[in-house]
Order: sequence, then C-alpha cells, then structure tokens
Amino acid sequence: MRKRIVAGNWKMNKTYEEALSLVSEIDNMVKDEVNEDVTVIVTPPFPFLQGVGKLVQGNDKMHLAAQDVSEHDSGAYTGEVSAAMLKSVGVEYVIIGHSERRLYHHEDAQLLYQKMKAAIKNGLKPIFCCGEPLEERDADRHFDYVGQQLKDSVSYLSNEEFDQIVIAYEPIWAIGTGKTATAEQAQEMHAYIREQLSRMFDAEAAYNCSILYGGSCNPGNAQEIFSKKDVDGGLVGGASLKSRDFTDIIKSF
Ligand SMILES: O=C(CO)COP(=O)(O)O
Repeated sequence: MRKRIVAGNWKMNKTYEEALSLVSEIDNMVKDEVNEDVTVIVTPPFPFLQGVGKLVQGNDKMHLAAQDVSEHDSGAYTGEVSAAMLKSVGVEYVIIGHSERRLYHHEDAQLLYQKMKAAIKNGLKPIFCCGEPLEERDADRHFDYVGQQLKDSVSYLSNEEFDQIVIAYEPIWAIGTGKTATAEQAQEMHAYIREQLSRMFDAEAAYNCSILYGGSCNPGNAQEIFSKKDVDGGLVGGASLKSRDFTDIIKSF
C-alpha cells in the first residue's frame, strides 16, 4: 500500500529553541487535528535532530528525517555525518539529492547513489529528489531530464533497496519562488516518474512507491495537487516553518 506523506524540509533555518517550539506546536496540532492516515516527517538541521526527535517520540504519525547523509561509513571525514549516526538518534528518513545540494555542493549522480546505498544499509529511507531547471521545461525537455536523473542514480539500486525509497519531484523553478507547478503538471510528471520506475523495478514496487511533490506548496494549493492520483504528498520548504500552514497542508488530503 502506497504511503501518503507530508515532509517538512526546514533547510538552514531556526535556532534550537525555535526548532523545539515549532515541533511542539506541530506535534500538538497533528495529535488534535490530523485523523487521516498520513506520515508526517520533520527535517530539522543536524544539531537539532536528537532534541526534536525526543519531542515527537510518542506520536505515531510523526517521523524524523535528516537533510543529508555521508556516503562513508565512518572515519576521517571532517564535517560529515554518517547514516549509522543518524539512525542512532532516531532518524528514519533522509533527503538525498536536493537541488540545493546538487547545485551548491556539486553532488553528482554517482555520489547520490552511494549516499542512498549507505542510508539503506543502515536502515534509513532515502527521500530522493529530482526535478528540472526552468530552461529544460521551457525547451520541453523536462521529462527526459528527470528520467535521466532517475536512471543515473536510482536505477542502480536493487529491487530490495528500491522498496525503501521515496521520490520527491521538485521542479527547481518552483522551489522558494511562490510559483508552484499546476496540479496537472505535477500529475503528468509523477505518472512519468512512476512509469520509468516500473521499467527499472517491478511494476508493483513502482506502484507502491510514494512520490511527493515539492516547490512552493502551501495551504492554498496543496489540496488540488494532492488530489491527483500519482501525487502521494508533499515535500514542503518555507510553509513547513509555520506550524499552522504545515498542519493545514497535512490536512489537505
Ligand atoms: O525545496 C523544497 C523542499 O525540499 C521546497 O521549498 P519551498 O516549499 O520553500 O518552495
């Protein structure tokens, strides 16, 4: 059964105190208001994972993700954080291949594959991000672009590994711009992604893979986007920093 997921990516925002108060508010609102079967994920910066994780421990709906992970197991890699470390503080999911990491940290397809392997080996579920820049969409090459991203990183996983991953389609032109994809644009790309996955893995596994939409998701547009048959939820940036907006997005299902 395909999971419905709303994940908040906090990126590089909040102090520790602010992070704790944000997650307490979300936790309370989710407990009081969210009756649907939705997996809610919060993704604070590394130093806040343990504290935030403790606060959501008693809430079955709430889960913890990290924003990145090292491809290495352990050792002399200054500044890196391993999958085993994340697992040991209660992290369940990890975002891999966000366009901001591809762009600012030059993460390439091979590295993203290695990060997914390291995550899965240690019991974490990767949320693999893909999505085209504006010039690719304008040139009508967006399907090929996203297809290639999947081929270059995801296709090398085994069937068992693939079962552990979530895909997030985040068109770069929609991230932080206030310009969201239309529900139709999201649906056609999600259907395309699912079809590509069904060629790489078995059809049932592709059918069961959750594919999230990300890019200027807000309480005003989430319901329409989430209503599409291949859209299984959202990866939310800016709006996940406000408990009311984030909860309203969760309630859009
Ligand atoms: O990058 C995103 C989530 O990972 C989307 O960010 P925004 O919701 O701020 O556009």
